[in-house]
Amino acid sequence: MRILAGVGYQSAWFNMYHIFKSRSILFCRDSCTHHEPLASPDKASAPIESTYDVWLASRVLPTGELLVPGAHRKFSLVNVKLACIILWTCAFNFFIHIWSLHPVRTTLMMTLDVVRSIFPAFRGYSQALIIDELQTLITSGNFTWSRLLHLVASELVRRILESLLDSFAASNETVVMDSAKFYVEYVQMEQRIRLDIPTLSDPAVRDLLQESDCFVRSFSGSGFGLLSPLDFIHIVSLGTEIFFHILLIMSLTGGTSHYGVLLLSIFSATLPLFVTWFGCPQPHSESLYTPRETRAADRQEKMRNLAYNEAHRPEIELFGLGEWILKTWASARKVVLDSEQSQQLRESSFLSKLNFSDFLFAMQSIPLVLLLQTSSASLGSLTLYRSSIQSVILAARSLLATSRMVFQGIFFMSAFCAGRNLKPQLQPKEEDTMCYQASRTGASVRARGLSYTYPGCSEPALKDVNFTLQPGETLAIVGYNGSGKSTLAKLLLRIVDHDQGELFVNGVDVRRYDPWDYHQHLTAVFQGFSKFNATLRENVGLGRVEKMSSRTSIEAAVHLAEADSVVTSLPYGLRTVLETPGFESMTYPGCSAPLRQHGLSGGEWQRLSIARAFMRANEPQVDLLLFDEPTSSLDAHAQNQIFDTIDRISRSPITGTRTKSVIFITHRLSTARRASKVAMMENGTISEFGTHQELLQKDGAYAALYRASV
Ligand SMILES: Nc1ncnc2c1ncn2[C@@H]1O[C@H](COP(=O)(O)OP(=O)(O)OP(=O)(O)O)[C@@H](O)[C@H]1O
Repeated sequence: MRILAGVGYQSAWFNMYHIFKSRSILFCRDSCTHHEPLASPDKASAPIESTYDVWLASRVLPTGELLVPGAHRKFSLVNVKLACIILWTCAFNFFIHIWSLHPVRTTLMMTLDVVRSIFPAFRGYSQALIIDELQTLITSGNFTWSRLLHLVASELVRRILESLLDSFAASNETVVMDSAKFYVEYVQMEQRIRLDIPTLSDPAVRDLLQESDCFVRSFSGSGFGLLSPLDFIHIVSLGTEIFFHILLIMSLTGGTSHYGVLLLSIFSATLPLFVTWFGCPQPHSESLYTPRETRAADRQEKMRNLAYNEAHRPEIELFGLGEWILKTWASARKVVLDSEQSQQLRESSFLSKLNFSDFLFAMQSIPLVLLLQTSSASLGSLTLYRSSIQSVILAARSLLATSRMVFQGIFFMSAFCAGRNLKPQLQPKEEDTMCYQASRTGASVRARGLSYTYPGCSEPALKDVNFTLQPGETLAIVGYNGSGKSTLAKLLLRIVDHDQGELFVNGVDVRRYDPWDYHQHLTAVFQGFSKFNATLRENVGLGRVEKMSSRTSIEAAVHLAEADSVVTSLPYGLRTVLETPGFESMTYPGCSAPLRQHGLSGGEWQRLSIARAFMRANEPQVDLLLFDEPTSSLDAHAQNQIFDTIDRISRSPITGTRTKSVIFITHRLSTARRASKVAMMENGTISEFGTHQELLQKDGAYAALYRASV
């Protein structure tokens, strides 16, 4: 391991590294365009090749534990080396990209930052000149007001020019920072939208995205106390400021006769830095985030949410959860407060409490006294010396703090850059991708030995599922609770990917379809469908965004779902904003809360979810309709109406022949009779498959369930 050997981590590192590598996270090496899985665990000599690898390495503690997302990296040699790799592999590209957003302004910003850092030294020099001039005027006995006024006026002009430059620099910086902020937020948002459920449910990906979020938030000044990532420029300007002050000090104390004075000055100026460095523990050390404290912080937040979220209020009252919430919150809060307290105690160590300032102040006076002995020392030069020493101390402190923050920011930046190379797991390789060819007679589905285990579970939710659906057929999936019906629906809809077996739709392995393309050819209602805190029109129109502005399309979908009465009963019709439980709609300052809010019953919401699916069900390219318990909240009459509509939609209006295949999951076995085929599910597999009559004659599990339900 080329770099690993360099960074010198122990075997624990290797263990963690391979645990992660063995996960089938689809990451792209930083330079490639397709996804390619990380090396398998047996490739023990795999070098750190990607930004992701470096990010991962920075999270692994020598004990083998992982830092919690957002925790600060220790300032160690290993991490410095990793930071250098990040700077080399991604930071440079990142800054080039930011620079290219506003090349002129960004160059100007950097130049002005450096130029402005010379000002303090220049200011001190100019003031020293005034003092010297004043001293000469007074001691020579030739005092004239005009000379003094001239000096003061020139100082005033200098200050005005400096302020003008400062305000121009600030407004220029705002433009640069705003565009950088927009860029990183956009990338982050795009990344979230692009990634699919299997990728997002991976714990490593979740941690990566969380640290990437920290990086993005730091652009708005809220990245856990981080300064903006562009503060690396600040480091340069602080360095320049220190350099010019030191130049001034050297000019005042230079020469062989003042050699000792110069050394003493440097020593007295740098001592406070060492005191700060060794005396105060670094803030945000990773010890703050022990697993116990993290769990407590998490529990504390959950309890707070329970207490504040209106959606939970009825059950909190009904089950008398108030006291339990308070007690759980209090115990978790105490753990968090204790941890903060011990952190503060560590920070207020003996050394940091020793008040060195007076001592250092006295030390800085020694070179001053020595300077006074020389004949060349003027009042101005002494004042300049004093202010320069103070400025060096302040700038060096600021440099230290900024460097620490930038150091942490580098690791968060690596998460951001690695996140950009994340590839959705369901996305096929470009060379394997097949275009979905919609069938005019409905989709055919063939499943062979399908198995699926949810991430983190030991037992498969689906095992060895086999069935075939011919074009235009209707399949009813029935079975006991937890038997895997919805999981099978998710597999068919390509929301998740099967672990074993094969799934062919229209004769093509579904893994070869681009999920986006595949989804264009089907429509569905989920068991836990979404209730959007939006207008009724939007709630329905989201089923086909292109037609959201078409009132006719929305009304047609609403009509198909038998939801016309829902619309007419609402005070603002389609424009009524639908209230969703527990959703606090965001209002910006100056805007009042939406007035057109209105709640709906469970059945009414369900009709809208069906209407949403119907927005695209009629489209000719859609050849598969999938409904997961679409009528569970509807009365028997409405249920029959909806199933009649589904049947109508799946046929050609002219010939009456079937043009779409339909799969529906139901607990109401009376509706299963309508289907061409019935799949009875038990313990994650299809135990019986056939027509309603065939299964009744078989007198097995389906027949028993049917008899129980009617
Ligand atoms: N997100 C998840 N993570 C882990 N396990 C899950 C998840 N969702 C479902 N399961 C488990 O998978 C199994 C199948 O669940 P599924 O939702 O497919 O059942 P179902 O037949 O649709 O049930 P129901 O009739 O109650 O809707 C269950 O044992 C369930 O606990």
